[in-house]
Amino acid sequence: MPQLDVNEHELSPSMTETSPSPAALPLDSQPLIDLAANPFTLFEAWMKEAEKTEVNDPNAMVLATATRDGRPSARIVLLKGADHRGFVFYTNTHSRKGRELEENPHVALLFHWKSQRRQIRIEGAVTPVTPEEADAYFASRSRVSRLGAVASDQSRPLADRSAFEERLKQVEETYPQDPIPRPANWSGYRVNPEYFEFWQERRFRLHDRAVWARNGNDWDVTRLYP
Ligand SMILES: Cc1cc2nc3c(=O)[nH]c(=O)nc-3n(C[C@H](O)[C@H](O)[C@H](O)COP(=O)(O)O)c2cc1C
Ligand SMILES: Cc1ncc(COP(=O)(O)O)c(C=O)c1O
Repeated sequence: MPQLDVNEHELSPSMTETSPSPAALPLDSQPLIDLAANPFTLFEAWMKEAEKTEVNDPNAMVLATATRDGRPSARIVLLKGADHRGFVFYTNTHSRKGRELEENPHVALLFHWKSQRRQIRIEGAVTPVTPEEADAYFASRSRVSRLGAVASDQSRPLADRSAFEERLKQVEETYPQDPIPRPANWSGYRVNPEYFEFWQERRFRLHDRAVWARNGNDWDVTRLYP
């Protein structure tokens, strides 16, 4: 497909006035998104590039959940596994997100990599990871993170920070040595994607967007207007 050659000199002053700063302009060197790509492979490729350039947490993603009646809420979680089965994160299942997922398994994920000027949107429903997977991931976390997961009633009101610190101390005394058992309410969810949208910034907001929407065992692939 031929690329649109946007020549600044052909644009009206009103368009160039609102154009991004020069620092934001190495933008049309990117090829257009390859619609023949497999969305999981493309995700992996973009993540690898983000890992090289993000200041921290390239695996941070917005997780949007909603109540049964569709009231949304969003927060960041870390992606801890990605393959053809889906996208995995770990959390306290009694947290606000956990309670919403219990009512409504449909979620949206959003990656935004400023350094790459890219975003990826993913939508689908969650299923719990297996207890074995959750055990293995829990065991890989640092000791204090594991103690914290036991001590924290995530998203519940905390009257006083010292109450949490006291609990943490008690948990530490209960488990002076490893292993620390994974709490029954700390586990992972796998988002099985029904929809991917890859977005690449281009100059003058003439971005490139490509969608993979699941259709049975296949994907319907389309470009979107920016
Ligand atoms: C960079 C970053 C990564 C985070 N990763 C996680 C995570 O993987 N799991 C988690 O439960 N909370 C994570 N949090 C905290 C959540 O954003 C949130 O505060 C917490 O899960 C409670 O959300 P909830 O009340 O909506 O359930 C992270 C926060 C940030 C800023
Ligand atoms: C409360 C909480 N749980 C889980 C995580 C996931 O990361 P990790 O397992 O690497 O601690 C984070 C990361 O910030 C977090 O804040």
